[in-house]
Amino acid sequence: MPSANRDLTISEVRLTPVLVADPPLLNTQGVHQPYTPRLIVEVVTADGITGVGETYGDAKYLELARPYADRLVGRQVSDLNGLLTLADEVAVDAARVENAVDVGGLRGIQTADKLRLSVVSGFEVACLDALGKALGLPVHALLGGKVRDAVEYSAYLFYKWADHPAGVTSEKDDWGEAVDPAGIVEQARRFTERYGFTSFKLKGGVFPPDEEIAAIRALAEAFPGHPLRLDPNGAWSVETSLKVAAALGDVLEYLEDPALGTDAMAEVSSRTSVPLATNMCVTTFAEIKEAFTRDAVQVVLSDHHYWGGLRNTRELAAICRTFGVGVSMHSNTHLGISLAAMTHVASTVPGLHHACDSHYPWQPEDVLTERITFEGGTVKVTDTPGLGVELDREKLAFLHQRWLDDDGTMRDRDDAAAMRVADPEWTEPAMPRW
Ligand SMILES: O=C([O-])C(=O)C[C@H](O)[C@@H](O)C(=O)[O-]
Ligand SMILES: [Mg+2]
Repeated sequence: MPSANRDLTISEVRLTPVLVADPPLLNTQGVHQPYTPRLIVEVVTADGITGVGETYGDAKYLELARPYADRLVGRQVSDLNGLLTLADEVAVDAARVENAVDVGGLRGIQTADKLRLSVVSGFEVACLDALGKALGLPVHALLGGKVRDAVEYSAYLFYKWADHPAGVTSEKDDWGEAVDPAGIVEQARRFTERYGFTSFKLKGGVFPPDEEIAAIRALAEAFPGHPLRLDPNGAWSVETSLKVAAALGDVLEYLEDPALGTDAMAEVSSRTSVPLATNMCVTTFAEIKEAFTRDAVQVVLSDHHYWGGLRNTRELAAICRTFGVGVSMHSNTHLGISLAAMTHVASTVPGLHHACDSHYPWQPEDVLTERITFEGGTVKVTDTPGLGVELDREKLAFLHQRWLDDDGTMRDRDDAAAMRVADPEWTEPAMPRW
């Protein structure tokens, strides 16, 4: 029973890296590996309450998460602001951050601060889960309360192969191949049948722009009036971006990161009326001022993982609101713990005008006793204390064993390396690609 006399002291922190099956989804850097790393965080209080969180599981995050976890023992799960100050005390290996674009995750420049925030987010979610369970309150209540009962997600469409390259250990998925407009429309139909999604995002930057324009046109014809987005992860020049904007302006809800960086985005933005969204040029608080004052973006896709947690996500949303910039959500490969966290925070953000992205439908594996379901393209906001999810220890152990058994090739996400298995000549494309 929740009680005001609970001992909220953290007595133990458990970190469990896992490898999760991932289909051969294509993006401008390459293709997803058969397995992707995630880190499951468990924070246990002196009273035996366990809170769970999830974040990136690559080695550079594990290296920070381990010393960080050691320092958490003895602190209070309610000390959420302290999580951020504590992170500053954990040294980041300079070799891990080159101020270059984090190509694997396709989420902008990699900095020491962002690495730290990406680690903190998993712990913040675990602390909120534990605190909510102790107080008998859902996480959304700890964030000030939900302003909607369900959160809308979009169908995240990918060009994909039917299978990972021959000879590679992988799990078979049931989505089939999608490498042309007909394949993308078919994939979108299955997304609507299975989950009821009504808006669609296509991951672009894979084929020459004319082919991707044709795919969006085919979607517009198959799903008239439905919101559509195209995201080439900065693979186009300013001129190509403008050409695509002109060709698709009548059907696009927004263009996402057509060109790389604030300069290029500001120029595209000044020459088209198609709204621009980003999860690549505004990825830290420090990047906001320039991008907003130059009107480089009209929608920011937040992501609690690299913005430093659910409370920072709300701060970002407040800044966006102040500047009249829309807000929605970006997603990398994730499991149900993160989907629950995303849904709680999204339920508290006023004026969330765009459906959020989620990779969850691409992940048949999870560490929860019950998968989170989409109905009518939405996830219902739970009022169960904490996140409202339960860890399945057997599934967690199975996915952890896969991580232990791996020889190291899958423990770090590398889409270009995965592409080289099929095409040994492949190198990370120079940007802009078209
Ligand atoms: O820009 C985006 O929306 C992403 O980078 C989302 C994902 O990372 C996606 O591109 C992927 O995993 O291939
Ligand atoms: Mg994007």
